[in-house]
Amino acid sequence: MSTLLSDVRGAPPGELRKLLPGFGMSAMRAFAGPLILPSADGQLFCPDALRDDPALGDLVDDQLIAWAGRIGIYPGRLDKLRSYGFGRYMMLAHPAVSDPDRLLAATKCLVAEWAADDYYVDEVELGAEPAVVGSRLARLMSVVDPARMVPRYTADMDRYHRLQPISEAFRTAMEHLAVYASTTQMGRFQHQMAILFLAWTQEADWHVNKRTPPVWEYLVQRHLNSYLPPMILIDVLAGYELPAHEFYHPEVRRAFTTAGNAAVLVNDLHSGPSESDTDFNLPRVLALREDLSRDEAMARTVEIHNELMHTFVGLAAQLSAAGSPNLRRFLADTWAWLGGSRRWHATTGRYQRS
Ligand SMILES: CC(C)=CCC/C(C)=C(\C)COP(=O)(O)OP(=O)(O)O
Repeated sequence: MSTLLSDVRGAPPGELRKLLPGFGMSAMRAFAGPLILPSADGQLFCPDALRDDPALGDLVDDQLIAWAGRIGIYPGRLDKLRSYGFGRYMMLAHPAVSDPDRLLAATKCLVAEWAADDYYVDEVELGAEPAVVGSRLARLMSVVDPARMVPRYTADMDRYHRLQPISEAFRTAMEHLAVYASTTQMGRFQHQMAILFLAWTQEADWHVNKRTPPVWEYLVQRHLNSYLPPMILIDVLAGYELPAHEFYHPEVRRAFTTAGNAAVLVNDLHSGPSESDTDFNLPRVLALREDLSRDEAMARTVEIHNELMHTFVGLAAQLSAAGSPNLRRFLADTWAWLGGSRRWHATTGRYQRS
């Protein structure tokens, strides 16, 4: 805790001061102070949703299911997809956005990612095969960042993608996203997909080679396979743009990736109990690699999550105090996203054990 406090109370790095001229230290301390409260023992340090509008979530989910049916993802499982409430997820995570079409664009991207995770990476009964994950994802990447080649082979490639509902999901989701995202914001999305796909090939290696990674390596994978893919749409959906020099500033990236990593541990806490014994999640890796009981591993996961969240809050306080109005807004929207995500995990049909 003392390191966290000194992180927050210390001066922003000189670099940051140059980038983000603005408030003085006293304003920063006033902002940061009340936020740095330890959470009660064993409890998740995470906000709750700032808004819950079930009718808006339902509307987005209706349109999502119509789209999924048209392109053929989750065949025969649209009822299940509906019960996951991914449209509701985006409604909760973007509380300042009431336009269903913007929420739908983000939901399509989220579901394209989740379909790739379920059908290519995780669910053997749905056709996932660790030995071919790398090839499948590399082919999928040629939709995300369109591969260029000579026309006769382009025709072969297009024929392949037309038969792959997940390719079609990415193509149409990105087309929809492009209505609202700038070129730079689309570039961010492509970059984040490459990172995500890389992480999934790492996970496939663990399956193929029947290897449980050490905790640090699992956390590296969860850093690449974090909640950043949907979170990078925060400003897109809200109708502003955090410029690249702020978005990619190392301190901003540090805060944002820390938030994404904390958020994905909430996923591990909720999804672990419904995952198969061969799936990887932090409680399971901790139990196996550090010889902890299930309860101890869950408690350790909460601790790690909370440490990440305190780090995020400290960094966000520094950046908000010194930063541009857009950066402040982005960090506040990130906090709101985390709360919406937490509420979704606690209520989605995806993680309710039948
Ligand atoms: C699928 C997606 C939105 C990508 C970003 C975050 C991510 C990879 C997940 C939340 C999926 O993780 P996981 O495979 O553990 O999720 P499930 O437990 O299978 O729902």
